[in-house]
Amino acid sequence: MNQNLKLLISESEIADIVKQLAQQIDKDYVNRSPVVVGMLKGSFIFLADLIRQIQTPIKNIELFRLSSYSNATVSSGEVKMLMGLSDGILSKQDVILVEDIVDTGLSTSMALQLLKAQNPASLKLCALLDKPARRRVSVKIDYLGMTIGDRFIVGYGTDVKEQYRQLPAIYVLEE
Ligand SMILES: O=P(O)(O)OC[C@H]1O[C@H](OP(=O)(O)OP(=O)(O)O)[C@H](O)[C@@H]1O
Ligand code: HPA
Repeated sequence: MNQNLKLLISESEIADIVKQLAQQIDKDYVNRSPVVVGMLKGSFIFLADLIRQIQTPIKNIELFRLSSYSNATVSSGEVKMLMGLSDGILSKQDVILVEDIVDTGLSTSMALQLLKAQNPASLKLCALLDKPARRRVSVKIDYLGMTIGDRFIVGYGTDVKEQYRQLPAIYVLEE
């Protein structure tokens, strides 16, 4: 691939952000045991790091998969469910949805709707990155790592055409 990557958030900056998010979650979930739901694929590395920083006992970890950027750097606008959650698994639970990035907001808002339909006791959103410039639907982020500008990023689980997920830091893709 003939693409330039420019470092945006280093490994150590990511580690600091993840620790701070885990601390906020620990503070809010005293005497509660949340179910953490990761949205695949993008959040898998963030999720793995975040849960290892959370001290609060986690009741369950669930994963599901939506996709809207099949081969592009612009949202298709159509969010597809590729792997769902078991029925009722979130009922009466304190649920935290973990996202890598909220961009147009379409994926996250659909995910939140799907989770809400299971009647959780509470539902919060933790997102590593927020890109408000391209927002199409409003999304409330309860635990936010960092706001970024209108650039397409890759690394730390995020991809373009499935590439670069393995990079330990976050880069801006300059084509
Ligand atoms: O706010 P949006 O514009 O909806 O974009 C955010 C979503 O897009 C990416 O997922 P993608 O659909 O690329 O699937 P992936 O996680 O498998 O890469 C990312 O992981 C978020 O889930
Ligand atoms: O900037 C991005 N990078 C990778 N995946 C994404 N999904 C939405 N926005 C992005």
